[in-house]
Amino acid sequence: MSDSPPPSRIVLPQPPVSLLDGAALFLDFDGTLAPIADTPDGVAVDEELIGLLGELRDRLEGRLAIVSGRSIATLRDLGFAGFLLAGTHGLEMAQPGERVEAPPRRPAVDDAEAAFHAFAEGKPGILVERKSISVGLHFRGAPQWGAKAGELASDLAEKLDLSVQPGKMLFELRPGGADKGSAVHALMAREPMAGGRPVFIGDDVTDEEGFAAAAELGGAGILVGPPRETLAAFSLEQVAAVRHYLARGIARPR
Ligand SMILES: O=P(O)(O)OC[C@H]1O[C@H](O[C@H]2O[C@H](CO)[C@@H](O)[C@H](O)[C@H]2O)[C@H](O)[C@@H](O)[C@@H]1O
Repeated sequence: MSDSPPPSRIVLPQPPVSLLDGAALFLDFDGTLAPIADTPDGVAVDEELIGLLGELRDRLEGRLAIVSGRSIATLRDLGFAGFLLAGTHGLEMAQPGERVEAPPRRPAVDDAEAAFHAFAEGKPGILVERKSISVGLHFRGAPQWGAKAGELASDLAEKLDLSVQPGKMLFELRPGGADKGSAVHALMAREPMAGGRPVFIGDDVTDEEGFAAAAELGGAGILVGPPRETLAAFSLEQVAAVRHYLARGIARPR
């Protein structure tokens, strides 16, 4: 039997700021640290956020990681080069300044990308996102194509032996074998995260495995956004509330 609590749809309490004391903090990016934008490229990271996370990481003796569906190359370009990173939903990992541990890009991902481009042809608003070892099909700009995009992703996944990763107005095709939960388990077994109490903050379905892993290891998940079925124990209503919460963690007397 799993140690995880059953999924909850009730309105969750706000996390106490004391949860951050001694935490090993896992932070999702899109929808958690930055508001959702119309396109993947429409997101920027401000200096204030980098400063806030740097201060918190120092206070937590290094126990802070960004765990994102974005590739590590993209996270570094966005400004997170100085942080411990898990990218592509747990398939990639890197310590600051070190090489990325990741499986190679599979030819099947290129085949999926070609099929996504063929689908996007003549459909304004449909966007193909080429990523390091995966590929995304975004329909935020043309939601009427969402169902067809999902069917295409499922068909291609079966044909090409890839996994479908649903997201917010997005279907991604990627190799299986890892998720944000496995990333939490792997990182908790190593320095600098080892020894902390895992706290995972995220907004998306892909963050649920992270919430489950944090709970299994004696910590907790924090859902960002409105109530939904979740394994998180706490919630914060939006990105601004996440930043405020993290800032309170830094301001807390030691
Ligand atoms: O795990 P995350 O850090 O939350 O990353 C998940 C995906 O985020 C990005 O897509 C989402 O955000 C975009 C920008 O706000 C938005 O336009 C899109 O609709 C969302 O699905 C990113 O582009 C993906 O690669 C990530 O997997």
